[in-house]
Amino acid sequence: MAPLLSMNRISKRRPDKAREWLFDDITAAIDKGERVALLGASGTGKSTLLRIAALLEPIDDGELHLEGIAQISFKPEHWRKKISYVAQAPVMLAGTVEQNLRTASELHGTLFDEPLARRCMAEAELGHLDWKKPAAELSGGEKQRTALVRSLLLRPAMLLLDETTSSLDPTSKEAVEHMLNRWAEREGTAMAWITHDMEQSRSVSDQIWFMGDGKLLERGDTKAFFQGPSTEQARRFIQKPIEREAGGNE
Ligand SMILES: Nc1ncnc2c1ncn2[C@@H]1O[C@H](COP(=O)(O)OP(=O)(O)OP(=O)(O)O)[C@@H](O)[C@H]1O
Repeated sequence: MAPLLSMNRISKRRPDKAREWLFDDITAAIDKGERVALLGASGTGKSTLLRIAALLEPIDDGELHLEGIAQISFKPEHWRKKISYVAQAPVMLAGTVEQNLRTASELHGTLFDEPLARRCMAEAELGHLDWKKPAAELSGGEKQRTALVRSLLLRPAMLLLDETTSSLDPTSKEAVEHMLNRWAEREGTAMAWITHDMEQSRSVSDQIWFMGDGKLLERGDTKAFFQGPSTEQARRFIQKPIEREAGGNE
């Protein structure tokens, strides 16, 4: 059976210096239900790669396939119902929390599953939130979790999570990790997380993808990666949390 998402020899030029490659020749695939943590230093192109996978940025070379079907055969909105990108800076739609949560069912033309929405909000530690509140008035962390629940309600086959817990306190962060692990188990949703938090990457992934030097340098089992990465770049990366944090993340 074809993988859920395949990336075949994907290359992208730097948005700021078009003559240089940000990365090139990236080939990787993710199967239904697989959980990947995407690691790499700041500026290596992790967000760009996930945005490409959600058709939010064009590629300069290579091909994407969804369940074996070439990307060119899809309308972007159909692709994005299957592969949903949750941005680091949450985008709230105009209106109330409830209107934001209802977006998925309105897009699909299906009934709003309110019990599921309430359960997800409670699991994300947002059970107390007044759904009549304008979404613009939520805190950064509340927006991040509401945007995440809104994406879950789309029931995508794959979620692309771009530093999804970066504005959260440790308790909420753990709640979101548990919620997403349970969701992946229950729904068979594939997930790719960008994170700068090594503990998080261990607890939310079965596989690590490590980017550096314009390449996908490593791709393999999470435990094996942390026990002994095969490249010097990855070895240095996991040994230097202080420098990584100084890069301005989490
Ligand atoms: N719209 C843009 N205009 C100009 N440069 C951009 C744009 N988007 C990305 N870049 C540049 O491309 C490079 C890769 O950015 P990207 O956000 O994909 O990296 P990243 O690995 O996700 O970084 P971080 O870990 O800091 O979030 C960076 O040097 C960034 O400045």
